[in-house]
Amino acid sequence: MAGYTPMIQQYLAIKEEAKDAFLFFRLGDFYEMFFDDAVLAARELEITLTGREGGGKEKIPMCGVPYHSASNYISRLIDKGYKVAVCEQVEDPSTAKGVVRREIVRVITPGTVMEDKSLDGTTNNFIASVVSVDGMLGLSACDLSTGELYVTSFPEGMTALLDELTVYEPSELVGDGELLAKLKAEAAWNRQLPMTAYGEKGEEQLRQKFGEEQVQELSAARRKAVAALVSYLEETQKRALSHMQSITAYEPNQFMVLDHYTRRNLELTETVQSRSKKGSLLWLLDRTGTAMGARLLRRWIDKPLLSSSAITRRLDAVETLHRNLILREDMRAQLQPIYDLERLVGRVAYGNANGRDLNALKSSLRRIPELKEMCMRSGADVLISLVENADDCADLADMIDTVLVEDAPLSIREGGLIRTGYDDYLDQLREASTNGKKWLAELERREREATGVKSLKIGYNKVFGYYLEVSKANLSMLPEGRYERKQTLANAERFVTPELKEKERLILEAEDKMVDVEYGRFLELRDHIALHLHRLQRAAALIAELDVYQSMATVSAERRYTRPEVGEAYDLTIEDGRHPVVEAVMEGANFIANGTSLARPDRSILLITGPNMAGKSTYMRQVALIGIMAQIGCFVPAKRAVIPLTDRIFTRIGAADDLIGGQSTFMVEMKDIQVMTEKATVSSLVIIDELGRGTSTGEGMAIAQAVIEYIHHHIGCKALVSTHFHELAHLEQSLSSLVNARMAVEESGKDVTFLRKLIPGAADTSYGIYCAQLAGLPSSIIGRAYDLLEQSGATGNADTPVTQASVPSIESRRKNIVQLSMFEEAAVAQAYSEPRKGSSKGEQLAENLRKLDLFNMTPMQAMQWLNEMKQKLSD
Ligand SMILES: Nc1ncnc2c1ncn2[C@@H]1O[C@H](COP(=O)(O)OP(=O)(O)OP(=O)(O)O)[C@@H](O)[C@H]1O
Repeated sequence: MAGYTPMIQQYLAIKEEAKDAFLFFRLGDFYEMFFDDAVLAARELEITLTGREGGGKEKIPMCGVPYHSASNYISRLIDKGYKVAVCEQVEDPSTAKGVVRREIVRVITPGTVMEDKSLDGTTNNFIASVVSVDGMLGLSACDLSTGELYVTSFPEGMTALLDELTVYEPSELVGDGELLAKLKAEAAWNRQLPMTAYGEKGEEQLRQKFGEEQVQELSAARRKAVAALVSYLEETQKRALSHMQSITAYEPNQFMVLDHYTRRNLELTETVQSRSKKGSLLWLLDRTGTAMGARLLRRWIDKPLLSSSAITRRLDAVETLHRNLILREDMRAQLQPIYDLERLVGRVAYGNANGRDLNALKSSLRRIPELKEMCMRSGADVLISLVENADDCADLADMIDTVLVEDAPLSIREGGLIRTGYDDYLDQLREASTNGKKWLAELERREREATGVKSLKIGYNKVFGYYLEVSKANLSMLPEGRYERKQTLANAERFVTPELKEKERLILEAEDKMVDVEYGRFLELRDHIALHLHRLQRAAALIAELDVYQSMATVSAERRYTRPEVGEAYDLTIEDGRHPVVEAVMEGANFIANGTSLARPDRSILLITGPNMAGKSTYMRQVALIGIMAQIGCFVPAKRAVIPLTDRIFTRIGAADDLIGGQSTFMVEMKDIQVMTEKATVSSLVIIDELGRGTSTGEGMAIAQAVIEYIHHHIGCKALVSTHFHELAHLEQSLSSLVNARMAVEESGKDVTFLRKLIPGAADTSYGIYCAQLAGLPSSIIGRAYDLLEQSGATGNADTPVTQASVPSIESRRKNIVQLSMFEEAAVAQAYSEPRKGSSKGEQLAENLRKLDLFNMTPMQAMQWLNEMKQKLSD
C-alpha cells in the first residue's frame, strides 16, 4: 500500500472487507470504483473507464456513477449475479480532519435486494442456506423483502436437497462450502447461482433475535441453517432485521413432493419452452388482486397439502366464494386497491419507507374492516373463523392519518409531510414562515408605492436569499442610500434592505426548523409502526389468504370446475377430466374430456398405447394437474373427481435433455427412474411417457417392461405409462393391476382424425409415418417408410383393434400419400439414387446422417434408417 495517497489506502483497506463485491466508494456526489472493480464495472455497465493519480507509479483505473442514479447501476449488477458493497462517508466532510471516515453501510446481493427495480411483485426473492450436521441436511430460506423465514431438515441426500431447493428457486445460496461444491456439480443445478461458503456462525445471535424458546425447538441442522442465513443477512445488511419476526419450521413430508423435473414438466409456475408464467397452471389460477395473494398462490402451488382437513378447509372457503358471485366480486373490488403490505412492512423495518409508503400502508389497512365484515356476513364458518379475531390495525392506520398529509412527497427530508394541528411547535414555525411571506408581500406593495416603480418585485434565490428587483429603466426612480446593491443582471438590479435581511433570517430559520421537526416527527411515526410489524404481517397474511381463495373461486366458476372429494382412500376417479391449461388456451375449440379410474386391486396401472399426436401426454399431465389442484384446495376441471392424497408425483414426460450437464437423454431418464424406484410409495402417482425410447428397441422395451413390473410388484402405486412399444400390451395378461388403454383414432379416406378419446384396449400402430407426412416430409420418404414397414412385417395385430372402425391396411394408408411434384421427384431422385459425382458412398452416408433429425424419430424409425443405410453401403 505504501506510496498510495491516504484516500486510496483507505479504499484498499475497505476493499479487503468486500473482496467478492464491487465496492461503490462514495466520493462527493459520485460512487467511484478503482482498480479491477473499475475495469470490470466499466465493461458490465458500459461506462467510461478513466484513470486517477493515486500516489503509485501508474494511474489507477477508475470509473464512477452519480449517487442519485446509483440504484439503476446497482440493479444492473445484481441482475447479472454480482454483489455490490456500498461505502458511504460517515462523517461530515467539512469538519473531518484528514481523509473523511468511510464505512460499508450495506452489501447488496441477488438474494438481499430490497429495491423495487430488481424485485418482481408477484414472486418471492429467496436467499437460502444449506448446511449438514451429523447426516442431516438443514435448509433455510428467507425473503428479505417480506421477512418470511422458513427452515426444514431431512436425511442427507442430493435428491431431497434439490427437491426442496427447487421450491424456493433461490437467487443466492450460502452455507457449508463442501455442500455448495457438491450442489454446483449437480446436473440439475443452475450453475450461475451466486454461492458463498458461510457456516458455523451466529447461533448465539439467533437466540437473542428469536428467543430461547423458538430456537430450542429447532434440531441442530435447522439451527445451523437459520443461524448461517440470519447472520449472513445481518452482516451484509449491517442492521438488525426486525421484520424477520419468526421462524416457520416444517417437515418436508408435510407437503406433496414434486421434484424439479416434475414441476417443470407439469408447467406449474412456468412453461418449459419459454420459461414464462403465461401458459402455466399459476397463470391460469392467478386472478389475485394483490401481490401478496399472487405470491401466496405460487407457494400453495409449489407445496400441495397432505392433510385432508387442511385441504377441506381451503375447499370450503373456495366453495363459499364459488357459490356467491356477489360476495366474490365485492371481495375482489376490496382487494384490488390494496398495496403490497408485506414489502411495505419490509421497508418500514429497513428504515427506508417514505411518506407515500406509510399512506399506502394506511389505505390498505383501511380495507380490512370491510373485508372482515364481508366474511362475517357470508355465514360460512371457514371465512368467519378466519377473520373473527383478526386485528385490522386500525390504531396504526389512524395514527398515520393523524400525522401525515394525504399527498405526502417522495422525500422525507424536505418537509410538507406532517399535518397541521399535529405538532404545536411545527404549527408555530409554519405560522412564522407564512406571516413572513405575508410581510414580504406587504413590503413589495409598500415599496412600489414609495418609489412609484410598478414592476418592482421581491424574489428569492439560494445564493442571495430574498431581494428587491428593479429593472434598469426604473433605477433612477429609486431614492438614494435606501437600498444596498446585491446583484447586477442584464436588465435589472437586485437590492436588499436591513429590514428585508432581518425578516429573511426569521423566515429561513423557521423553514429550516420546520424541515427538521417534520423529519423528526416522521421518524417517530415510522419507528412506532416498526414496533407493530408482526401485527401488520398477520394482517398481510390474512389478506393474501382471502385473495387466493377468491382467485381460485373466480377461475373455478368461470371455467366450470367442480369441488373434488379429497380423502385418504387409495382409489382415484375422475369423470370427464380436462387439462386445465390446454383447455383454456384452446378457447373456442372443443377440448375432449376423458375419465380416469385407478383403483386397487385390478387397475392401478394404465398402459396407454396409441398414435403420436393423439393426446397421451396431455391426458397424463391432466391427471397429475387435477391431483395437484385438488391438494392445493382448488376446484378441478372435471365433472366429478375423487382424489386420494398423493405424497409424491413422479413424472418422466418427453425428453429432458441435459446436454449442458453432459448427460445423455437416456442417462437422465434412467437416473430419474432410479430415483422413482427409491422414493415412490404406495401413495405416489407415477407418470411415465414413452419409457425406454432413448435406446434400442429391444433393450428399451425390456427396460420398460422391467420397470412396469417393478412398479406393479414392489411399489403398488398408481401409474400412467404411455408407450410406443405396442408389444407391451401383453402385460395385461401377466400383471393383474395393469389395464390397457389407447387414444382413439378414426380414419376416413385420406385422413386420420385424432379423436382424443381414451378407450379400452391396446393400439397397434403409432401412425408415426402419417405424422411424418403431416409434418411435410417428401412423399418419396413416406412411401419408402411404408415399404420398409411392410417388409418388417409390422402390419398390426388383428386381435387388438386400434379404432372403432378397423385398422386400415398399410396399402390404404400408402394411397394417401400426396403425389410428388415433378420438381420434388427430381430432387429426391438425385438425393437418393446415384452418388453425386466426386462424392463417395461414405461421404453421402455422412451427408444423410447430418440431415437426420434424430430427436423426432422413434427408435423403430432410427433402426429402419440404419438398416437402409447399411444396405446402401453393401449395394
Ligand atoms: N383431450 C383433448 N382435446 C382436444 N385437443 C387435445 C386433447 N388432448 C390433446 N389435444 C391436442 O393434441 C395435441 C397433441 O397432444 P399430445 O402432445 O398429448 O399427444 P401425444 O399422444 O402425447 O403425442 P406424442 O406421442 O407425439 O408425444 C396437443 O397439443 C393438444 O393441442
